[in-house]
Amino acid sequence: MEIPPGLETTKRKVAHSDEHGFSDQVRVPNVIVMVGLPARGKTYISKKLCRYLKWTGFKTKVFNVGEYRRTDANAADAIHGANASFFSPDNADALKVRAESARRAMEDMADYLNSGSGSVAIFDATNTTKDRRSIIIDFCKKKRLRCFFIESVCDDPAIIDSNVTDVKVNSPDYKGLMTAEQAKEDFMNRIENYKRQYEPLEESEHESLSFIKVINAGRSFKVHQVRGHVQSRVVYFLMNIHLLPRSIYLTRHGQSEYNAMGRLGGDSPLTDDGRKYASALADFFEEEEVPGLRVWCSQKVRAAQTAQQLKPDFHTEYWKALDELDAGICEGLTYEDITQRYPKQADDRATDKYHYRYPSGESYEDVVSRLEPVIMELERQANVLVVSHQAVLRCILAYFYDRPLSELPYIDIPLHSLVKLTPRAYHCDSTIYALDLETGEWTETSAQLP
Ligand SMILES: O=c1[nH]cnc2c1c(-c1ccc(Cl)cc1)cn2-c1ccccc1
Repeated sequence: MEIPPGLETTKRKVAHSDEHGFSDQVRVPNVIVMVGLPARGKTYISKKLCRYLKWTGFKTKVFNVGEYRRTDANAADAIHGANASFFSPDNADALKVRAESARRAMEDMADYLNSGSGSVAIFDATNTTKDRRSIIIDFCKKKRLRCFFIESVCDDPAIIDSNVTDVKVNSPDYKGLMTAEQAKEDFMNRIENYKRQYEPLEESEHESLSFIKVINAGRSFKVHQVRGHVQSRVVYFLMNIHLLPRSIYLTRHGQSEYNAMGRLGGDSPLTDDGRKYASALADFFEEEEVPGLRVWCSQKVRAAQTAQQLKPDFHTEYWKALDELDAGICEGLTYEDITQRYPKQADDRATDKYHYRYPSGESYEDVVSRLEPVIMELERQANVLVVSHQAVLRCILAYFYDRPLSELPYIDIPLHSLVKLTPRAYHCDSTIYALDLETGEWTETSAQLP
């Protein structure tokens, strides 16, 4: 059966325009340049920003100069690559190795952007001198790349200490070479070496400087000459993230009548088994005692019936953005119906499940777009339980797990299971609680997903 005209799936190229209305039909590649002393969260920002930009559809890659240096230093002299004296401004040999590592990283970054495979590169290094930054600005001008600086300024000892403890002590620079205490002391000496030559970003240092200064992990900001779509998204993201420890719980609704019949979508109520799950979920959160837990639920009956079993009156919000992917003309059908009635649709979907859009319905890419405000609000919040649907949770998990978008539609989320995510510095701890409906027992499996 042919699809009625105008209902075929289409892929439109949308031109973005910057704040002055200049539409950059041909998107100018962006370089995001980190600035800051060691232990100011530059790699934390780089990785988190890279994950967010990739999830929203920008091909993004981090170029970490430390990783380049470690390969060069291994060639030169492994010991030098590790300890504080390597970073002394008086160590001429080391300065050469460090400058060479930065140059190779910059060349690779330009290749990545100019080869068309990438649209954003994040240059993760200290870049603490005006000289170093003017080299980068000139390099970007020569390569026709837009340049945006993110400087992390932090003088809060508690935040710096948590950084050194969480990530520096386990750094490859120290692995197996010294104890945690020695590593911490050495790292504090490395910071002193950098302080001797640190020149904070200044508006006057270059006429076309665009930057954001993040002060004390986002307690305050200074923003200067933001240009274009990507830079404004970056500023917006940095103003919404925080370091406070918390957990995000994700669950699908309990089994619905349509689930039991193998039918797609719809708005059917829970089955008895679905109600059993909802009641077990309520018991779980009575025992778990999560401080200040907020519940976000879709506006589908099966999800609302699941959330409404939660005993104490949690603060529950209903988001349309959390509704299941709309299967359009396939709503209410079984997969067998679809292969029989719309064989071409079934093939198209199997070929590219992320971009495939149901006629009169949505694609996974459409669901990611409507979930962006949910992700941003999740970044702002503390403990949240999300009661939603398979396709939606695949999109949310792909964000926290940093999964490629092509793999997103295949992330496994069984019914009657609860995922607990605890974001860490560079990864996400996750625990999956699966309910056995017969025994009422939860079985717990933990994983540290990249
Ligand atoms: O400003 C810092 N100074 C020292 N450390 C820091 C930060 C930030 C941070 C920076 C900017 C923003 Cl918008 C949010 C957090 C994160 N971290 C961090 C802490 C522990 C482990 C890994 C990273």
